[in-house]
Amino acid sequence: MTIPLIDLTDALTADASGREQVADQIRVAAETCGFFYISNHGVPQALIDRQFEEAERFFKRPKEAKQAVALQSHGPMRGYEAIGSQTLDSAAHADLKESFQCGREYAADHPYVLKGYSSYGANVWPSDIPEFQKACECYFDAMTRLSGTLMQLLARSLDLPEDYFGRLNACPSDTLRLLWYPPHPARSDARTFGAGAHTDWGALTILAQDANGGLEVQMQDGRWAPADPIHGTFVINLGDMIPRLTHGRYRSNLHRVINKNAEARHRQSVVFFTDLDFEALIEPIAGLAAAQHDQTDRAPFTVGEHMAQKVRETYG
Ligand SMILES: O=C(O)CCC(=O)C(=O)O
Ligand SMILES: [Fe+2]
Repeated sequence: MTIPLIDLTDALTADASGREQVADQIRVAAETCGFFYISNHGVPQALIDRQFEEAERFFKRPKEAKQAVALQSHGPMRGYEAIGSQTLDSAAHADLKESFQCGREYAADHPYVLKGYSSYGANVWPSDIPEFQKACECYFDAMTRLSGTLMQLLARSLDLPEDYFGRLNACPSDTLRLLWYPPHPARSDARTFGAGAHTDWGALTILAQDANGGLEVQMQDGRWAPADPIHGTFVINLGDMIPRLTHGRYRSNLHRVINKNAEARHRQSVVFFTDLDFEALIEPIAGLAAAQHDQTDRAPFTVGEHMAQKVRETYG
């Protein structure tokens, strides 16, 4: 079993039967490995290239310039994080990655901002490179649209109305994360990772990666399979909300990153998380039959509760 590649052409241009066929492929991927590539997704390559160029320019800046927009320990999780800030796998060393996060702008008096929810608030931008902000905003808008399409197809794949997930996303917490991985150190052990093994916390992730490779996905048989870069595609994976919503039918798989680039280059990726509304209640969707081996049993919880727990676990 390898990670499937799904061509979105018929979902974007064809009639209902075209969308149905794409949704069928998503169902198979979601029930088996929880990961798939998408091609012909409608996002211009130039827009993706520009995002990568601007991110690289940002990460190559001096430490002080990056620290000037550092993520604060209180308030929304927006801004720059240095290497070692997060430990995605508690059994491993801290992650060898730098990151920059931004998201939808929420005003200071928005109820979710006042409640201190981690994904809601104002962005922090480096003031002297406006092109960086512009690229992130354009990319964020394109991802918001693509994510909307994918969530519709995901609903259709479960025989639900296409707008089903809208009811869980009245106040979106979408986050864009730019990642910059140093070369894998020569002196390392089996617990050294760019990003330690983890499942994503939300609903659906859209990942663009450079040509280096290094992302690995744990398949059903426990084997780690490389999610090698395929030019012009995104890697899509399902996060923790989905197994619970689908009674264990759809999977949220473990994955990890090791930058083993032979020429000791940095590895770059750009990740868009669709994490849903922090006050949405997550419980099995009424009328959906449980999977035979549903291991997701858990009292209903809100998106925000799950996120807060994950932030505590991985930031120590
Ligand atoms: O950089 C990658 O390829 C994966 C990053 C990732 O898994 C994450 O940020 O959740
Ligand atoms: Fe991830």
